Amino acid sequence: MEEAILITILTAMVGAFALIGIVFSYALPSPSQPDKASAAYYARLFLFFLWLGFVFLCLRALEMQALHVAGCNISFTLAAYMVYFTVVKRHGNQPRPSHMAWIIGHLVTVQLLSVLAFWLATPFWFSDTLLAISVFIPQVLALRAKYRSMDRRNPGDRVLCHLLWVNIVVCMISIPVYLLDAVTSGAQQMLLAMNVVVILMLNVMLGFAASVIHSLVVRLRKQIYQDPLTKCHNRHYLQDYASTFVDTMQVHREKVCVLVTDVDHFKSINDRYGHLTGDNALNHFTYQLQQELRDSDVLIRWGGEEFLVVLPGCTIEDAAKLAERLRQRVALQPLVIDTHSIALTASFGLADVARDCDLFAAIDRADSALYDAKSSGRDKVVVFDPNYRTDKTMSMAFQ
Ligand SMILES: Nc1nc2c(ncn2[C@@H]2O[C@H](COP(=O)(O)OP(=O)(O)OP(=O)(O)O)[C@@H](O)[C@H]2O)c(=O)[nH]1
Repeated sequence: MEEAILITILTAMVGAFALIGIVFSYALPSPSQPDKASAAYYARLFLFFLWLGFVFLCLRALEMQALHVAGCNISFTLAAYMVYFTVVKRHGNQPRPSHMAWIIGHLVTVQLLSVLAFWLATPFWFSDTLLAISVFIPQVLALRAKYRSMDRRNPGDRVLCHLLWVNIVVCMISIPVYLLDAVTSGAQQMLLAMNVVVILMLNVMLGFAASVIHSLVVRLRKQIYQDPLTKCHNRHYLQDYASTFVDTMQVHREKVCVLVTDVDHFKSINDRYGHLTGDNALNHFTYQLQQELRDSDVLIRWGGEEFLVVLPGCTIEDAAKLAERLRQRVALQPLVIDTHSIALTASFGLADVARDCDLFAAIDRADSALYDAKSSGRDKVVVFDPNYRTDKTMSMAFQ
């Protein structure tokens, strides 16, 4: 009678834990790709089957052997396979058909052997060993799938991987405890089983959450700092990263230049060919810039059809040569759409981050040099000259 009460309390506690995990999984952000999104569904099934396996396990202490045998091994094995499916789906993959055939064969074999063991009245160690082998296989498969698809730079993925290892170790430690009869009373066995089940649930759910949340943070960070049209950086990137980076360059007395560029008469492209072609022209323009820039140069969409390039480790003379190459490249590479060839030109304003001005002041200077390039005919590079400059008209025309 006392054991029946204990079992009721423990199954209710494990059930509540599984339920919390299931509710928690609904709060996790769902990936847009349906295959990836279905990973959460398998994680929930894992919690359910683990709880079910625990209920069947407890029935052993109540001398309900037939039910215990019928459900215990198959539920735990199914739970372990749900971890495998969670990992596979998390990466947007499909289990191979050959794997599915193997999984079904495995489940049928486990069930047949369990029933056979009950029928032949084999001792408990036989079904416990069967359970150990049975849950070990899917967990190793899950770990293998994880190692194959994981992004090793993603800490969330690494956490999930480590926690899958912890699960294997916990199973490998706990099963010999049963086999060696280290815990003898039914109550001890149930408490041990509860601890193991709760650790497994926690590990999988925490690992899964870490992986999902980290992917989301990476996606958000990309969206925050990336211009959706041209895929180059946006103003947020400049404010949060580039300015600190330039400060560090200045501390190390490295030269930094800024180049502001703007497509000439862009409004007329929009008006003549439509906004979509205007968008294509912007992509074409950034592509041409990127072809000439180094990996260390930072290309930022400053707004509309205006772009900013931060050029670290570059003297004003080298930056002026680069700007001239960019200007020529843009002018020589028209945008071709169907049979139309749309000629593009751009104007460039250049300034260096000097001792007396920080990055934003330099951008201001480059911007006013750009204004000069525009007002003096466009398709030009103008370098801001701090020695002579008193107003906008005194910028030095590079050409
Ligand atoms: N297609 C498209 N157009 C944009 C985008 N952002 C800004 N524009 C357009 O860019 C045009 C900019 O026009 P203006 O500021 O007059 O400049 P402009 O015609 O290039 O003239 P100048 O700069 O003086 O040579 C406006 O018509 C904006 O609507 C965009 O993302 N896509």
